[in-house]
Order: sequence, then C-alpha cells, then structure tokens
Amino acid sequence: MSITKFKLALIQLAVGTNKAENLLRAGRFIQEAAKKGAHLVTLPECFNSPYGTGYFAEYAEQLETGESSLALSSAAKENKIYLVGGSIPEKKDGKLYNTCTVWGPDGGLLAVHRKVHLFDIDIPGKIKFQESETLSPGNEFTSFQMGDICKVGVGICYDIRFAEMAQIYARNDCRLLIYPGAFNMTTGPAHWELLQRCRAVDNQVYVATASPARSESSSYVAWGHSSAVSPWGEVIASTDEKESVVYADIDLDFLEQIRSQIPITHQRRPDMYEVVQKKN
Ligand SMILES: NC(=O)CC(=O)C(=O)O
Repeated sequence: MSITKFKLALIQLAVGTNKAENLLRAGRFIQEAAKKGAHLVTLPECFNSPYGTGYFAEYAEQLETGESSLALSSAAKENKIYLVGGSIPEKKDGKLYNTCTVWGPDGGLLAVHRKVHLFDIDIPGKIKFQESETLSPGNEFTSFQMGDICKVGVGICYDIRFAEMAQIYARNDCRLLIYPGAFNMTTGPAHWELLQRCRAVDNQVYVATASPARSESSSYVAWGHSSAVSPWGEVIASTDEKESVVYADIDLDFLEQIRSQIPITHQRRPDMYEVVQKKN
C-alpha cells in the first residue's frame, strides 16, 4: 500500500552575502527538518545568494560542479529526504538562469527547473525589478515523482502568477505544486497568499511556497510568510517574516475527497475551451 500522508518542511532561510554561510545554515535546517520527520524539504528562491540582478553573475554556479549542488546532494542523502533546493543563479552555455534543483534520498538529481517567467515588473513609486537584465528564461515544465507517493510540480516565484502552468501540472497528475519564491513588500501583502490559494482551489492540489526570511537591510526586502495551502484553499501552515521552518501535513486522501465532492476535473467543457501544452 502506498503512503498517502507525509510531512513537508519549508525552510524560510535568512540569506546573507556569504555563500558558504548560506549553505551551512541551509544544511543545519535541512537536518533539523528531517529529524522532525519531514519527508520532503524545500529551500527558498535564491537560497545561496542575495536576490538581485547585481548578484546573479557573481554567485552563479554550474550545476554539474557547483558547491551548492554538492551541498544539496549530500544533505538529501545524509538525511534520506526529497529536497527541493530552492533556487540558485546558474551559469550555463554563457547564460544565467534562476534554477531549482531537486534531489532524491539517494542524493541523485531528480529534476532541474529554470524559472520560466522572468520577474520584470514596474510599479511606479514602489518597485521596479527586471530579471531579464541578466537572466534568461527556462523553457520547460518540471515535475518529479516522490517515490510511489505523488508527483510534484515545480515553479519559481513569478511562475505562480501563471494559472496555465499550474493547470498543466495538475492535468499531468501533480498533486502538490512547490514554488520557492521571494515576493516583496509591495506584492507580498497583496498577492502571495491569494495566488497560492487560487492555484490550490483551481486545481484541487496542495500548493507550497518557501521564501527567504526578511532582511530590512537587503536591497530586495522579501515578504517571508512561507506557507502551505490545501486543495480546499485553506492555509494549513504559515509563518511571519522571520527565519523559521514551516511544517505541513500533506494528506492525499483529503485531496481525493475534495476531488470527488466537487468533481471539476470531469465537468470541464473542452468543447468550449482548452489550455494547450506546447512543450514537455
Ligand atoms: N520575485 C518574483 O519572482 C515574483 C514576485 O515578487 C511577484 O510576482 O510579485
């Protein structure tokens, strides 16, 4: 009989300018989460580097040889967990990406997600951010199988705003969507929780986010509030802005209950509309 319940840990890490220290801190929290019974652990967006276009080139690594990959692979193996490695600036073929790696309990690389939708926004008097000044977008959907438990879809931060991507993951059998993310003091209070609840209710899936902890002295001040939302749209675990680990119990029987009570999957009208997946 396959497992239908497991513990998810979301590490809201205080990320600083010292990469080695960021990796060490992440390692300590991963170990703590595993000791508390987490089966799947998630780090935040840009967990090894401050979040900002001026930092990406300096902190970027190649996945095959980088110290962050090595640290994540060892942490997954030593603690026998599935690990969604937040994201790091990646260099590949002369380009930079915002990249999430996923590791299995044997330390093997299970998936690589390069942020598909780059965070280019301009809200006058509030925040202007242009990831595309330095980053290139990824071009692939990314999911991974957690043993025989469930399939998990992965996006990074701004990817959560695109309902089609989540819908495609759900249609491809993902029951949990994970978004390492770093919303800010303008969009965080307005949209962070709302978007998670929307993606969860639209698709009747669990949705989880992991943010860096807030640092008022950083050039980009993160909102924090790492959370998990149930397929009913309820926030089942969350935190404030400080460094912490959020634990959520994922219950796939509950998900099936919601789907059978409100069977929207079978009630769609493909004769009237359709979301088309053009790439794998
Ligand atoms: N940082 C992001 O990628 C996204 C974000 O902050 C927002 O969508 O708002």
